[in-house]
Amino acid sequence: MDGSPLDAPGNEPDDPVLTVERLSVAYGSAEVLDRLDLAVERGERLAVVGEGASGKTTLAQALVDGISAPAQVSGSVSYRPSGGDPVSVFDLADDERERFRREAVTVVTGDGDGFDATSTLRGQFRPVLRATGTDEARAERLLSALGLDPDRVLDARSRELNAATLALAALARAALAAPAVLVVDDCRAAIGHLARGDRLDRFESVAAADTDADGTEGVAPGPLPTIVALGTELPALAALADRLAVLHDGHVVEVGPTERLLDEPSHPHTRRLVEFYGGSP
Ligand SMILES: Nc1ncnc2c1ncn2[C@@H]1O[C@H](COP(=O)(O)OP(=O)(O)OP(=O)(O)O)[C@@H](O)[C@H]1O
Repeated sequence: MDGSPLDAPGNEPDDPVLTVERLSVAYGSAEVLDRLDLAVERGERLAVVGEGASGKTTLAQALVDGISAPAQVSGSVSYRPSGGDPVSVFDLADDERERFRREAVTVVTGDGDGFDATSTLRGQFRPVLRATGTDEARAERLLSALGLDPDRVLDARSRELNAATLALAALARAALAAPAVLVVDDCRAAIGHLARGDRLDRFESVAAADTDADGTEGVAPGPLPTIVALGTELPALAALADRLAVLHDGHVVEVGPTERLLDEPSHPHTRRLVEFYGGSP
């Protein structure tokens, strides 16, 4: 694999919330990420598009120091809270990591494993409501904003819901803690659903809205969450992203505003990808 340029064109945000520098990950002899650089602008919607097995999940896990398998990891991931000092994600102490994953950068995956099969989702939302000091009405507003029927979803067990609904419910549950960054990995069905109409706008504004003691919404709206969505399906990802990053051969080969990247892809792999999906929508 070739090394990637430190500053891929279009990868110079003004106010990065996450900065990945020279991230390399290998599982044994299999090198998956190779000196990958990526900066995520605060408040943006960034989609990382890559083929199967290109390392998207590995990257998502690295953003929260969550690579659990034996792997050789080098490079850095830095998180910068609004108005605060940067945090080196790989240096988080054990007792800081859980909170970081709940309140700073949260990964939601599409495989439904975030919910167990034995109890209703309402029961599985409760510990998060308690931990975050939020009420069920906020969970209902988040689910509604995502186009779901809150009672139907909360009263169901995971096996009674399809993959898209489960992934969206996981997204709503993750948003209860108002993390600065929501990383949505491999949620193909949910991404298609989110990309339609204004669902993502509505979800983001509810996620950012604060509530006062009697549950009135919108008293002190916080910043919109940053969204990083990783997947294979260019059209749906492009429909919701401000910027696209193309993951190939272990690193980001091209990154830039969605429209520019679709209209004038500069890397051969991006050109192939855009042509495969029939060009700019
Ligand atoms: N725990 C592990 N041990 C060994 N190899 C792994 C492990 N996790 C991932 N890999 C390998 O690393 C490569 C990248 O996997 P990863 O899941 O990060 O890619 P991906 O782009 O998310 O794939 P997909 O789109 O198919 O979900 C694959 O070849 C995979 O087999």
